[in-house]
Amino acid sequence: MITVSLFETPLLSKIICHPRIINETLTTRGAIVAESQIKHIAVIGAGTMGVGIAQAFLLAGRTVTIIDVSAEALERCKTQLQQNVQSFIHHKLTTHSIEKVMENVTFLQCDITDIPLDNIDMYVESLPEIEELKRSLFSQLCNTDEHVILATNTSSMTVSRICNELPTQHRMIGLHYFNPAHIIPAVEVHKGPLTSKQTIDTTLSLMKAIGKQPVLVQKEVPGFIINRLTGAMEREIDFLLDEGVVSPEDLDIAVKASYGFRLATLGPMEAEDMIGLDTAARASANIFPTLSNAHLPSKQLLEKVANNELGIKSGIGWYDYRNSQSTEVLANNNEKLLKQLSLFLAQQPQGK
Ligand SMILES: NC(=O)c1ccc[n+]([C@@H]2O[C@H](COP(=O)([O-])OP(=O)(O)OC[C@H]3O[C@@H](n4cnc5c(N)ncnc54)[C@H](O)[C@@H]3O)[C@@H](O)[C@H]2O)c1
Repeated sequence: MITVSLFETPLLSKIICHPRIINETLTTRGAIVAESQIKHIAVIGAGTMGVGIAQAFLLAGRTVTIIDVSAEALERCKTQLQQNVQSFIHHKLTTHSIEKVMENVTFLQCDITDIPLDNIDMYVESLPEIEELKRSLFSQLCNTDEHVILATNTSSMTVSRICNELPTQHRMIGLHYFNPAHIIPAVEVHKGPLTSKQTIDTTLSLMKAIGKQPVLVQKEVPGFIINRLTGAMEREIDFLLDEGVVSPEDLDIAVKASYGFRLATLGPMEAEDMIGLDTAARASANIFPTLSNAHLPSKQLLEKVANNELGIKSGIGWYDYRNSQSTEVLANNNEKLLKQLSLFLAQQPQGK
């Protein structure tokens, strides 16, 4: 375990000896347990996704250890977590206080080779999308107790690609969150061929218990459901831009004011029922042969990446953000999404 100058800070004092880790989480030994017994979760990777993944568990009263190799990432995560919880309080999306939430979270600086293996009921891996890194972590986690669920937030890889030769495959599951993970309700739950029914059932119940909307992916497929849909749309967007059919700005307006506007209320299947399946079939037959089947991203996109025009994080992408702080832009986006979340939750049938 790495010990650094952070040691003297209040953050590190929590890192060293968190009483809850020691006293409360010697839960169960043996088989996968009920969701209510999953009390202590380790989120590995305190980056873009880790902070939002941790928040939902914390707001549901669970204890979380957030682990990262970078002290800077942990500090950023702590600040972001406080801001995100504050925004939930502001929108009346939680009754927890910031103090209560921060009491239940520990920030631990260590590399994946030093991950604590005891007193944790579930690990949610959110490391960079690098196969070797994820495989290496899950190899270490083979030494955890039999009741521990091992989850990955990979956005593209199947569970069997990450752990095909490990003896823990029955406890391995995919939990694909969406950015910003503290706001977007859905989580795709995907399994490998050897994931046990108990692991799947407990994970689905747990996601519901912490206020997420889990969707079970029935078969292994790279990118699962939503990244395949967005991938198909991205490919067509690339084509429309490269062909000069529409400008990036008008494309956003068209999507937000039509397809996107409808999607939050009516899913594609519900919309097709409204349109009429006969009409949808005729339109598809006309349009499908003309759609892009490109295997590479568009010229415009690749040029932008080569010029370091990466979007909000580099100050410029399809839009120019150089007159604003990236944190301001993201906070502004989150604010709009939180209003949408309040409406979305109000429309959910009771008990969902
Ligand atoms: N960013 C998204 O929009 C998004 C959406 C859904 C899923 N995902 C998936 O979530 C995962 C994480 O993505 P992200 O965008 O949060 O990445 P990120 O780069 O923001 O965060 C990854 C964190 O892992 C830490 N890390 C790297 N190597 C480590 C090591 N050896 N030991 C401990 N910590 C280490 C880094 O310091 C960093 O803080 C990826 O699998 C990604 O595909 C991302």
